[in-house]
Amino acid sequence: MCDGAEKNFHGSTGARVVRERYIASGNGMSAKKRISAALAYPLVKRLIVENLPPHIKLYLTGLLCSIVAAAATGATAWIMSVMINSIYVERNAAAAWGISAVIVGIFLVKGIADYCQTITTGKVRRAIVSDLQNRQFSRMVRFDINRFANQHPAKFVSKIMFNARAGAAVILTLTSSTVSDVLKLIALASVMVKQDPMMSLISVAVLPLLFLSVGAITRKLKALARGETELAALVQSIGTEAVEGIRTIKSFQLEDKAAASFAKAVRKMERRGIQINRTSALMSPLMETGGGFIIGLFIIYASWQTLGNGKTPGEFMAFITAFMLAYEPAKRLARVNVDIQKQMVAVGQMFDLIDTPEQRQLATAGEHLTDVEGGLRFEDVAFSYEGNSPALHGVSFEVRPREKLAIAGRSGAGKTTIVNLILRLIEPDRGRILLDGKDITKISLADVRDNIALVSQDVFLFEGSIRDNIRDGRPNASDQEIESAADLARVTSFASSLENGLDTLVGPSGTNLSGGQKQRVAIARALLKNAPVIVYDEATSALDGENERAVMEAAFDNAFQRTVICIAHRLSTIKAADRILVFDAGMLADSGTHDELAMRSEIYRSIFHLEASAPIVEGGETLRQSVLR
Ligand SMILES: Nc1ncnc2c1ncn2[C@@H]1O[C@H](COP(=O)(O)OP(=O)(O)OP(=O)(O)O)[C@@H](O)[C@H]1O
Repeated sequence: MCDGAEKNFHGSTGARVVRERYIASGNGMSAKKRISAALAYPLVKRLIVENLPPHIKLYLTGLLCSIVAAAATGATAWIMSVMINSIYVERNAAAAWGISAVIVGIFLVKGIADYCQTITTGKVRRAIVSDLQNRQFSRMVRFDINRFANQHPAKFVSKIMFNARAGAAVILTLTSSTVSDVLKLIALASVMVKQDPMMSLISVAVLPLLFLSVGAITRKLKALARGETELAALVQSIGTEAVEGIRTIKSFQLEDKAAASFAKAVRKMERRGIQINRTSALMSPLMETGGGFIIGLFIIYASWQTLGNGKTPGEFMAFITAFMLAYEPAKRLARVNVDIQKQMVAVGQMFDLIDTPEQRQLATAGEHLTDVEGGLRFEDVAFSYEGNSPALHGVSFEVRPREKLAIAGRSGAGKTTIVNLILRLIEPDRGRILLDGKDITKISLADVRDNIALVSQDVFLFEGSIRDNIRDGRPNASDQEIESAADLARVTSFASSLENGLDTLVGPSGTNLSGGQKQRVAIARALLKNAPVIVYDEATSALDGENERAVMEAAFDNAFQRTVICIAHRLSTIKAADRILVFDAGMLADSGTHDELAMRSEIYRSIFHLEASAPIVEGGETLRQSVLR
């Protein structure tokens, strides 16, 4: 994705609009709608069906361990009746040895089964989290660029991480912890029913009352959880913003302001966390009271049965042990819905993200180009960013193949918008753009981008060496071709003084290089691409005069067989172009050579502070400009 274009999309409402349009089109449902739809059953089903099968072997191993652990739990309760009746009722001391050995065996089996189950579930969870993170990320980088509007990049990444963890939690809660708890309950219920069917029935009858009261808590939690992901993403984006802008923060002494806005977001998050915690904690008193009520009831009933109706103390003990052991899994099961609902909000957002149509789908559709000459034509092109007044009002111009064209204009005149349109990062509201006479909307997106190389003002470099970054322009280029591009872009002149030359690591986002050095690497990358059209969008703004002249002379040299479009604010950069287009407030105000424009265009003169009557020196600068330079 090109950074230069990206910068222009922050601050618009495009993403929301795209998303709303998408939802309106019926292709996707909003997170809110998804969640409320029948307890999100279709969403849960999709989550499991799409993500569990690749890890089915591991999952089934875990399930087997759960079955063993559940059987061992049931056996723990059952052995109580044998122990009490044999040792204490029948007073058979010798039985103690055998029973102790069995108890050790049961606990050993249960321990091993629990261990294996934890290990396998952990592996499945990690694998699903990674899958979901990768799926979301690989979709995100293919989004239409408008989808990034109004969003801090860190927010996207934070949401991706959060959503993936939530998705894995839902899958494993339902298919692993819940299944394991249900298995344990079945084993324990069998012991209870065997010892006392009547009392078992009473215990089960109380449970629905508990589930009903839990329902109210679930609804409240769902509402609270909705804002939690947003707040987490906000904290992340404020933090990242501060790190990115640390030099500005320090130079303006804004540390307190930055810390205060971070603290405010963290505080909000803390409050939301406390609310969620408090609501979710309400479960405990409800469950404890319910459990105590059943045990109290059972003690009265059991004493009556044991003392009057010939029940053995062993049966009483086994029942109460089974009941106590069943209490924890039952409590967890009662709150499954609560836990799931908290996560489903994030899962809904994750599917919204995954379902967003990717612009890449357009990549293969459309005509394919061969032997592109690099001629471009704008025919009455108009474009407005969402909710804003038009950035371009019906612009028409032509760039001949191999022409060296410069675009000048005041800030906000629409220059970068033209670049975004050429690269099809945005589509015109009206009019057409033709590449070699073909409407670019009819050409496959991949072919359009293959034939246009962009160097933007805000350079983006990947962590890696200078050579790796240049190679991104054409991955199959030879080392020699990389070195020639590096020479042309004046990379060699600084890389040769570095210990590792072109193999020097640039650091995260190129932080080990200066702004001008990064721009030179980006220019080399674009040159290596060998595209018939090369666009420089403020690409030399950070270069010193000497390097800039060298780079632009090479670009504007007629021997350089490419169409060059160069946007610049510096007169020294554009004056050597064959032709200069002057833009003003989204309209093409004039076009011509530097000398012609300096003579006749008021706007052109005002952009470069040229004096109307000043004599023009060689190369088209005023005498004053020439002296100042
Ligand atoms: N993402 C966006 N959302 C809304 N309006 C935008 C967006 N990007 C640009 N604009 C508006 O569109 C107009 C043209 O912007 P553009 O970036 O094309 O200007 P420019 O000539 O390249 O400016 P500069 O020289 O400062 O880079 C401006 O009025 C700007 O405010």
